[in-house]
Amino acid sequence: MPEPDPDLLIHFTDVLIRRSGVTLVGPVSWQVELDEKWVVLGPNGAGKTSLLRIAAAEVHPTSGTAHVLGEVLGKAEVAELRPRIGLTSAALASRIPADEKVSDLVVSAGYGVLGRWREQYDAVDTDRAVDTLESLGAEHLADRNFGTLSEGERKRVLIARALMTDPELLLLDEPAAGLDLGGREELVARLTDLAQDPDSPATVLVTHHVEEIPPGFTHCLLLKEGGVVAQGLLDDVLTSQNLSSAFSQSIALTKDDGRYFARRTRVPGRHRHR
Ligand SMILES: Nc1ncnc2c1ncn2[C@@H]1O[C@H](COP(=O)(O)OP(=O)(O)OP(=O)(O)O)[C@@H](O)[C@H]1O
Repeated sequence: MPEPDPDLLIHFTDVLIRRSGVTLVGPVSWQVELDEKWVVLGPNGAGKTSLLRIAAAEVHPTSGTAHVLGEVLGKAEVAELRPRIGLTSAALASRIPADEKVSDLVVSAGYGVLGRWREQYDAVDTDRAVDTLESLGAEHLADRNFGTLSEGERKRVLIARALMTDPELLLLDEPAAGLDLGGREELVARLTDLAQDPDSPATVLVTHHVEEIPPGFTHCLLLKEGGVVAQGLLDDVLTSQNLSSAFSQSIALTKDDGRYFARRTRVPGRHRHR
């Protein structure tokens, strides 16, 4: 078994998940270092969420070795790892009661629970909750119930909650899913600020869309059908050729002002009026 390297927050060696005889993802070998911001990109069903769930210490690999924050999954106490990881996902969002007050939702993350469970929190915690909400442009939502927020507001509140514990690793599973153009752009702007903050944690963002990659992200892991198409520095991995391979179509990629844009190139002979 490989020795844990203290500079590697995620260190997967030939990690693979199999369910009912079917391989969902893997084998994947992947390393995330302290100051890196990764995008995990790929089509539906490529295995992105499965891989992220290992990084979140939610599932163990069927085979291979997964070190997360220097601990070997399967040996480490998962309960000790979780507070060191900030996670947002649709699964987590679905567990939040509609009448949960936003400020309680954020402050309770520091105690590893969902929702307010103490009558009193320390002033330092409530101040930090306000600060993290503010950093996501969501401080005005503190007294609202979670169920009354728009999708974009929910996403920002959930990221604030994930940051509340000052995590060493931030995992964002499709944070822009379901947002309209304005909501997406607002979120990308907030994530750009976060990525460019030298104190921000190592981050992994899962998405299907290159348009959602915030400037400042450094690396990309491109998946297809559970396997790795390419991984490494963002600009090296994000090429028309690699995207065409991952999405099984001819994709043209452009970059403008630090943002990526992708479209399918027209197949000659198609769309012609007879
Ligand atoms: N518990 C399970 N049992 C069987 N198959 C599963 C299970 N969980 C996921 N899968 C399958 O594994 C594959 C990878 O799923 P995963 O959710 O990791 O992909 P994804 O890249 O995140 O997809 P999407 O972009 O659609 O969210 C899919 O084909 C999915 O149907």
